[in-house]
Amino acid sequence: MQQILDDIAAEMASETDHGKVADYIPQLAHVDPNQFGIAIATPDGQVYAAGNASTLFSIQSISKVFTLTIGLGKLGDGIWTHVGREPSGDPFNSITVLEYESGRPRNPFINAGAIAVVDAIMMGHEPKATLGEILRFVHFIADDDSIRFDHKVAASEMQHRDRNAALAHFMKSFGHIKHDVDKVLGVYFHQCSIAMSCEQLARAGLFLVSNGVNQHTGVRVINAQQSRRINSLMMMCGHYDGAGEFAYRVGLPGKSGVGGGILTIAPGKGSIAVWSPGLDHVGNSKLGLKALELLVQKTGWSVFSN
Ligand SMILES: NC(=O)CC[C@H](N)C(=O)O
Repeated sequence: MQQILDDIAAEMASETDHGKVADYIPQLAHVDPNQFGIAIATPDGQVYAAGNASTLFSIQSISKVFTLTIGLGKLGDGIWTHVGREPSGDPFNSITVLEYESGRPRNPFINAGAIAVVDAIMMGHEPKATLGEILRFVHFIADDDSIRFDHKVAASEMQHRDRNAALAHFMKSFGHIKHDVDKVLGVYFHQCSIAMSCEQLARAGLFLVSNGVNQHTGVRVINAQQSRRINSLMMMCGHYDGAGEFAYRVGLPGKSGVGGGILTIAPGKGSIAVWSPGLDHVGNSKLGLKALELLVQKTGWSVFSN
């Protein structure tokens, strides 16, 4: 496994087209695009890593997997009154389908859906309480209390919140958001700002590898059915309008973020985190996708083969 990761990191180092770093969040525009990291955590507790796998980056939309997990834990199937579970085929920040579907977001991984999940898990609490809950949850699943919000990134997003604010107000006009919009957005931007390394992120995904249990620590995070369902949603919706391409090239559940990270789950085998800040035209990590495609070729890991 270590050899495979070293080979992939070497191959990525020779790539010249890294894609384009997200600059609509000014704080992310400063990140050096010439970085690549990969880590795999396996159920026996091993972590294999190569490249810049211990460098912290903004997990952005990957956090939507964690808040969905919290939402499923708190509300069970009740979460589906707040958000749907169909792929959108649209960009992550699109508003179009929201109008056709009376303000109910299609799935928890597009921005509108993730904002609705935040509203659902707030349950009348102030942002601070919900943020504490989210961070504690991430500490718990990653087995690492050092993980923090990046307040500069969150503030940068709050300052440039117009598009996400439009989505939230639009949903609120249909009664799908209950709390004050700026409070909900404050929580949403902080969850997106969480800074993690590939190694930490790979560990955090382990519960989705083994039916809701982190086998190494023995801790159950969520029940087996919920774990399977989160993986299905990651497969169908985790890459927005690039989900078909990801399923075609990688064939595993995955969730991307505009910070350039991708968390990918190989059920029963391992939790894989890749990071390279340059994005493709739909906002998914360009080298991250390439690296995962190579990994699947080299390991045969895919939910579509055995
Ligand atoms: N795709 C993403 O990672 C988008 C998340 C980002 N925080 C936003 O709201 O625009």
